[in-house]
Amino acid sequence: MRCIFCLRCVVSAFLQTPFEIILRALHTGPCSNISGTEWTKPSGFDTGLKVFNSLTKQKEPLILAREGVATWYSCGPTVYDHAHLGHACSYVRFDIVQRILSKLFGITVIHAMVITDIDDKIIKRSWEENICSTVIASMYEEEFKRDMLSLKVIPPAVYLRVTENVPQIVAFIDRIIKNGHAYTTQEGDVYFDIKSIGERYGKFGGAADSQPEPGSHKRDARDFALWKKSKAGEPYWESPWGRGRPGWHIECSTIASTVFGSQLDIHSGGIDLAFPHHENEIAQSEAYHQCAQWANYFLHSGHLHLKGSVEKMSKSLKNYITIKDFLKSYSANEFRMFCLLTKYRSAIDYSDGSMLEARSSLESISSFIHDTQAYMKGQLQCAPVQEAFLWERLAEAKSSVLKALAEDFDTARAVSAVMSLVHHGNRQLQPVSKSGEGARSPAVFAAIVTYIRDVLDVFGIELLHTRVRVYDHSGSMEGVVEQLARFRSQVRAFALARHESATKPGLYPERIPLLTACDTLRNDLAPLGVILKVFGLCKQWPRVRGDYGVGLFFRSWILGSSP
Ligand SMILES: Nc1ncnc2c1ncn2[C@@H]1O[C@H](COP(=O)(O)OP(=O)(O)OP(=O)(O)O)[C@@H](O)[C@H]1O
Ligand SMILES: [Zn+2]
Repeated sequence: MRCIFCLRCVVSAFLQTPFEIILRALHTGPCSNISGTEWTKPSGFDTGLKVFNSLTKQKEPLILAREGVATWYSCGPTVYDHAHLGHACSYVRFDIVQRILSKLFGITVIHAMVITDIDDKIIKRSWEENICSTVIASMYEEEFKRDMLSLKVIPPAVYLRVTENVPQIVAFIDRIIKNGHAYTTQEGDVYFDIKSIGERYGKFGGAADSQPEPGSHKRDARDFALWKKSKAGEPYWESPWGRGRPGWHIECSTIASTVFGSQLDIHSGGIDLAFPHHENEIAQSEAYHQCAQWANYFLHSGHLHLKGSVEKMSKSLKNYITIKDFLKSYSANEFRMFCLLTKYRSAIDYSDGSMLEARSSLESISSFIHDTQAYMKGQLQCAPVQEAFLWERLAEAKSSVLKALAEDFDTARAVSAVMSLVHHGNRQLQPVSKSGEGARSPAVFAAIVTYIRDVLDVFGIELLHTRVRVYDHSGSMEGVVEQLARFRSQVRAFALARHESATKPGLYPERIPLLTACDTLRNDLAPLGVILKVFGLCKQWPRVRGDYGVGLFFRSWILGSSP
C-alpha cells in the first residue's frame, strides 16, 4: 500500500493513472517504511519467546499487540471427506503450541477457525454422491469436530462457516475493489489485481508476473478469484456482480478480520497453505485494511507422510488413514506423543514403527510413575538413593524444558529432557529383595512425578486415569498374576480342608506346610505391589480388580482371594 507522504510512494503514484492516484490517495494508511516483502517487528508486549516466522524464515521474538493475549486465526478443513491423520497432525501440533502458550506462559490464546463449507471439491462431491452440498459439508464438519475432540484438541473460541459469512465477504470484496486492488469482469467474476500491490506480493515466494492464458479475463496470470460467477447447478449467492460464490482465499481474510479487526498476532496452517493461500490472504487483507502488515506471525506445520511416500497424506490423493480408524489401534495420548517427538515445523513420517516408538516413550514414563508410587507407598524396597543428585536433575530438567519450549516450542527437546529425568529416577530406584530400615527419599520422587505430570498436562497428555497396555504385545502380566493367585487359592483350600475324624477333628497336619507356603507367597508378593485380599463374600475364583499399573514388578494389583 502506498501513502501520500513519502517520496517513494508519491513518485510511484505518478506512474499510475490519474484515477488510481486519486483513489489511492483517498484510501491511504500509515506508511510503514516497508518496501516489498520486508517484515516489521511489531510493537507491543514482548513475551520473551521466540517463534519461527514464515514471513522472515527465521526465529523472531514473539511480540503481542495486547499484553497476555494472542489473537490466533487458523485455516480449517474443507469439509468434503473424512478427517485424516494429516489434519490430526497439524491441529494436534498447534493445539500443543497453544497449550504451551496458555498453560506454561500464561498467554490467553483467542483462537478462531474457519470451516470451508463451500468449495469446488464440495460441489464435485455432492454431484458424485447426488447429495446436496450443504449436507455433505455439515456431515464432514461434524465428523471433523468429533475427531478433534477425540484427539483432545481444545476447540477454538469460535468456528465460523463460510456460508454463514457471505454478506461480510461481499462487503469485503467491494471495499477491495474501491481501494483499487480488484477488478470485475464482464462474466461476473472478481479478481484481485496483483500488479496493484507491486513488489508487496511474494512474501512466501510465488511466480513472477506473466501473461494470462488466452481466453482468460485476468489481467495477470497471478490474479486470483475473489468472487466466482456460479455455473449452472452450483450453489450461489446474490452480489453486486451477479450470482456467484466466494473464491477460496477471501473467506479467511474476511472472517479473520470480522473477528480480530485489522490486526492479527498469529496465523497458522499446514505448510502447503503458505503459497498461494496465505500469500493471497495477506494481499487481500492488507488491500482491505490499507495496512502494511496484517498478520505479524505465520506459523506453518510440517506435513505428515506415510512412511516412504513423498506425497503428503491428503483427501484428494486418497492416501489417507482416517482418525477414527487410527483410534482403533492407538490412543489420543499416543498420537500426541508421536507429534511431540518432532518439532511442529518438521515433516513427519507415519508408520506403525513410529507409533510404537511413541507408545514406548509413554510407557516408560507411566512405568516410572507407577514404580515411584510403589516406592513412596513403601511397597517397593530400594537401596538408599542419592537425593541431592535427583533434586539437581529435577532442576536441570525444569530449566531445559522451559528453554526448549520458549525457543519455538521445541517439544522434541523438552520430551528428551523429561526422558532423561525418568532415566536418572529409574537408576536410583534399585529394588532390594529384603525390606530394610535404610533411609528412604519419597519427597524427591514425589516432586519428580508431580513435575512430569505437570509437563504432560501442558502437552494435553493425562496419564492419571489411563490404563496402559504394556503387556498387550508380549503376553498378559495380569493373566499371569491371576493364574498364580488362583493356584494359591486352590492349594490353600486343599490345606484348609478338615478331616471328618470324630476323635481328631481339624486340619491335616501334613498339609500345614502348604498353608505356610501360601502365607509366604502372599507376604512376598506384597512389596511387589500385588496385594491378595478377600472381597466380601465373593465365592468365585479370584478376579483381578483395581488399577492395573505398569512396570514389570511393582503395581497395585488387588486380587480377590482368600488371604
Ligand atoms: N498430510 C498433512 N500433513 C499436515 N497437515 C496437513 C496434511 N493434510 C492437510 N493438512 C492441513 O490440514 C488443514 C486442512 O487441510 P485440507 O482440508 O485442505 O486437507 P487436505 O487433505 O490437504 O485436502 P485436499 O487434498 O483437498 O487439499 C490445512 O492446514 C492443511 O495444511
Ligand atoms: Zn485460510
